[in-house]
Amino acid sequence: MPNPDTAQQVPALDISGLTVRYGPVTALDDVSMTVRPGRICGMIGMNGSGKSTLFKSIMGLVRPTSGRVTIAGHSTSRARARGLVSYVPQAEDVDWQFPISVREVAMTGRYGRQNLFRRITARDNEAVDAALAQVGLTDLADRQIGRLSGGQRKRAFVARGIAQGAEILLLDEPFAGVDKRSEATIIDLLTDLASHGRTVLISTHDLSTLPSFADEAVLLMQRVLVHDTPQEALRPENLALAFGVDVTERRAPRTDAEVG
Ligand SMILES: Nc1ncnc2c1ncn2[C@@H]1O[C@H](COP(=O)(O)OP(=O)(O)OP(=O)(O)O)[C@@H](O)[C@H]1O
Repeated sequence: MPNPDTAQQVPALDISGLTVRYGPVTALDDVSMTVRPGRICGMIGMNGSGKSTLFKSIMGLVRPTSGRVTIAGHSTSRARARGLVSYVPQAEDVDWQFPISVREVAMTGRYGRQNLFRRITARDNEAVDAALAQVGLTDLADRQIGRLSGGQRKRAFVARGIAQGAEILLLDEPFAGVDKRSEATIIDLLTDLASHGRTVLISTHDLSTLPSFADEAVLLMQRVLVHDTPQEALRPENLALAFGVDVTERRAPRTDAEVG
C-alpha cells in the first residue's frame, strides 16, 4: 500500500528515458530516475560516465536526443525561468580572479527575478543577507570571491542557490580540494537545506563519507546501474560494475594531508 504522504508528492526530479548523444558519443543512454523533495542523492561514476551531462540536462543546457526531464512538475526551460535549479560548479570551472564579491555572487541568484534594468530591490537584499547568514559568510560578504578558502567558495555558491529560491541544488565535486572541517560544514548545510525540503544532487568521488549524509545514491555509467541507499549502492560488487574494478581493494591508504 503506498504511503499517502509520498504517493501524492510531485517528484523534485523526474527523468524518463533520457538519452543524450554528442555526435557519435552516447553520454547518457535511456536514463530514468526519480528523486523526491528533501532528499540528498549522490551521483557516482567514473570519468566520462555522464554525470556532467546529466547535470546539464537537468539545467536544460543540453538537448536530449530522446526522453524528458521534469523538475517539480515543470519542463527544464520553465524550471530555469523560475530559478528552480541552481548549480555549484567545480572549482576549476570558475575564474577566481574575477572581481566579484561574495555578496555579488549570491546576488546573481536573484538576476532571474529582477527587471530588465537589474534594479536590486529591498527584497533581493533581504534574500541575499539571509542566504549569506545561512551559509555563515555574513562577515566575508564584501571579500573578493577568490580570497576565500575552497570550502567558503562552495558555500558562497550554495548561498546563490538559496537566494535564488532553488528547489534543486546540483553540486559538482563539492568536496574536491576542501579540508575535512569545511566538508563537514558543507554537509551540515546541505542536510539542513534538505530538511527544509530542498533537494540536493551531489556528484562526488568521495565515496567514504557519502553514507553519512546522503539518503540515496545513483551509480551511473551512461545508464543507471544502481539507484538505492548509499550503503547498498556502494557494495563492492556494485562499485565493480560502475568502475570496472574492485575499488575497495585498490583504495589507496590515506595520507596525513588528506586526513587533515
Ligand atoms: N560537448 C561534448 N561533445 C562531445 N562529447 C562530449 C561532450 N561533452 C561530453 N562528451 C563526452 O560524453 C561523455 C560523458 O561526459 P561527461 O562530461 O558527462 O562525463 P562525467 O561523468 O561528468 O565525467 P568527469 O567525471 O570526467 O567530469 C564522455 O565520453 C565525454 O567525452
